[in-house]
Amino acid sequence: MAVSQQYPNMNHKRKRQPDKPAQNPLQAKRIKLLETRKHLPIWPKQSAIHTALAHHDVLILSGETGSGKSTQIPQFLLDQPYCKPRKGCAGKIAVTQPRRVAAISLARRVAEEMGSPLGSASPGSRVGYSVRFDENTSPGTRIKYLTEGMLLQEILRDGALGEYGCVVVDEVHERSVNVDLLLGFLRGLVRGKRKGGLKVVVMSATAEVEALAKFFDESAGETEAMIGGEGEVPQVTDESGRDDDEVSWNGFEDPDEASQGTGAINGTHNAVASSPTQSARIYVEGRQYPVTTKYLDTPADELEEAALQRIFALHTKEPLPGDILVFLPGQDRIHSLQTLVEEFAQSLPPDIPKLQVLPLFAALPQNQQQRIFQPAPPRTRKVILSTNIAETSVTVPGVRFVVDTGLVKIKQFRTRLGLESLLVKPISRSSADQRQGRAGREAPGQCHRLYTKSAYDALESHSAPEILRCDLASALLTLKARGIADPLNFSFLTPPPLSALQKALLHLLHLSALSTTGSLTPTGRQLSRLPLTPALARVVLEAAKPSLNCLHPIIDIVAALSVENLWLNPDTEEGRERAAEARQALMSREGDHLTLLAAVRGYVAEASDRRRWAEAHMISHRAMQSVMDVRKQLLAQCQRADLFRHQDTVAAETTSSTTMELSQTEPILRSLLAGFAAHTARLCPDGSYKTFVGNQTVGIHPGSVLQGRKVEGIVFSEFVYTTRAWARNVSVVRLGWVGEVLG
Ligand SMILES: Nc1ncnc2c1ncn2[C@@H]1O[C@H](COP(=O)(O)OP(=O)(O)OP(=O)(O)O)[C@@H](O)[C@H]1O
Repeated sequence: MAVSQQYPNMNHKRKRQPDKPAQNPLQAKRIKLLETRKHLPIWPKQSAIHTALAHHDVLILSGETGSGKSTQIPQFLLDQPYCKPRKGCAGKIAVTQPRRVAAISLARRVAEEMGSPLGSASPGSRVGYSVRFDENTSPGTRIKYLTEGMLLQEILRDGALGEYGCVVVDEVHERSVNVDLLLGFLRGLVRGKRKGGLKVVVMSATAEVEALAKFFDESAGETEAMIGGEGEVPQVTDESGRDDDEVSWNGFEDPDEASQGTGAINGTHNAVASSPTQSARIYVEGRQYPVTTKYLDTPADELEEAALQRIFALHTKEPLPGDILVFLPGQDRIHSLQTLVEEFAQSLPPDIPKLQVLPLFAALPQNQQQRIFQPAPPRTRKVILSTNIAETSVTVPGVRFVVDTGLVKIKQFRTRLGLESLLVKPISRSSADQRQGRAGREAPGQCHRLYTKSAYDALESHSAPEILRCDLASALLTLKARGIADPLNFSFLTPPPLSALQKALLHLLHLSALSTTGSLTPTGRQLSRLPLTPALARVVLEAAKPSLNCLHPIIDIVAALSVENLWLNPDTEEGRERAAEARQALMSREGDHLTLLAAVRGYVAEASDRRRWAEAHMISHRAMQSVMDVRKQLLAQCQRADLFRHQDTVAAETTSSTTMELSQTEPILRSLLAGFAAHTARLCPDGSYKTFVGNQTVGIHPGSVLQGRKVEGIVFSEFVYTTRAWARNVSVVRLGWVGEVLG
């Protein structure tokens, strides 16, 4: 199809100003990028995509990395009838991403390609994004890139997603819990024939096409609930009648009630039989530039050493431009490789270009994450050391070389023990291909796999869906809060084991999020609106009670718990002694939570040089910056949820840690107990600790300030397995308090 046919608005502008496009930098860039776009493998597929969606509600689109799916599909669909505003539907396009770094960078790129300002920069901007704590859209936004979690949040406000004419679910192969939940909701909407119709495009480089098609097409004689069908799109209101984004509710007081109205999603009342909607499938062949893949002949003994060697081989042999993107299994490995590369770079002769090392991991503050997209200074090569957050969807300009360690760090939840382990595991072949796909996006590239070809062949083809290996409490709360009366019968693409679902339901019951009949309580509803795990959200709610009045310190503690590696861990005995000394003033006899509070308070109180303060206390300044970010956002969320109503604000920012400890220790510890009652243990005569629930033996983690101490009872916010079961982030509690909570 001719470009003029597809972008009438664009041509209209060009006709009016035939000689002047270069005067407007946005338009000049758009015209330049249009030429690049036309060479993308997906470009010739436009009419096939239009035809498919004209006849089907669901399109499953697979294609190679870099073929143009994430950036082009929304632009192809923009002028289609289903993306026009109409009654009951604003006709916008939502494009979901597993991670915020991808959502932001894609929105920026697509805005450039469309010659539009980004987000709130102008009321007329047509492209925006929405990630946790950062909504950057305008009244004119037509295409919105957002994380899966944010779209789930929108479902909470409007179960029919009336804002959108089309939802594009990208990178489905990552199979995060959130994407699985979204697919279930979208399936319900499409099959329930939402008023005004809804188109769904499911995309991935390596989608499990058959499984997805079966999921959307299978009728099995079941009934689908009406979602905003026949009637109106469910009202956006909240109990207090406030028009507030974060706290608005879709109008259901409780799921049982919800299932009797038109807004029910999976309820049995008012359900209508739907005709099966067959999905369409399109495969986009080819990628724009070739990538040469190299393997090791023999397995590497030492991973960082192998990565270091490869980085320097590339740096000394390959001409500029050509940045290097290295995939590593976690923040700790990133930091140690960063130190090695920076040390090594010092020894380079002056005629070799410089190196700029940039880390990238989820806990890094957003502004620091975005640095990877800036061009390197002259005569400098960027080396980006990343976890798998740069694995999908992102194009890092300048990258020609990928170095892949073949490892990833994942969380694995053991349902029976309620225990989480962080494991470093080999990636799947599909992940390896995604990593490889980050090269060859602007020019031919190379991928250096730090493992052998036979190791690659032996990898699992796909990563196991997260829903099979995570704590399901958050997922269940998400479902319950969105009107799913019976989550056990929700349409899961991969149903999790029944035992895991039951355990999560029980956990929600203990948190008072559910009643004994399984319906969502007002507390559960409040928990679902906070961007925290149900347990931490419960701690926050408890702290907001007038009787405890300790919301400010609890927010500080929760923010500090949100980052990994706040405390620097020296690897020499002497360094460790120095660290212990440096932290002495912050340590609380009550345990890690109050110690974290003292650290946050000390940092906040430092007026002159916070970096120096952090260094002097052997605290990571970067981690503390993230804590400040989360703290600010949590404060805003709690304010919006009106949780400060009963708080004594004098106690807030100004109180020093010492005064705070004396006056608020008990309320803080009692608040923690409300969320972590199941994570409590008592001291046994043999000196070990045994959990109250499950009678598990648990050790106090070596990193805890309580290590080696014998106290009558402990509460811990993390239960992890490494060499054995450890309680991490531990505080002292009285047995009487535990008894009160556990009954
Ligand atoms: N920020 C950017 N800077 C430069 N080029 C970009 C940028 N984003 C996209 N591109 C170009 O557009 C091409 C298509 O990117 P797109 O993300 O749409 O592909 P994709 O098929 O979704 O790939 P993947 O599945 O690997 O994310 C890239 O290969 C690159 O050439």
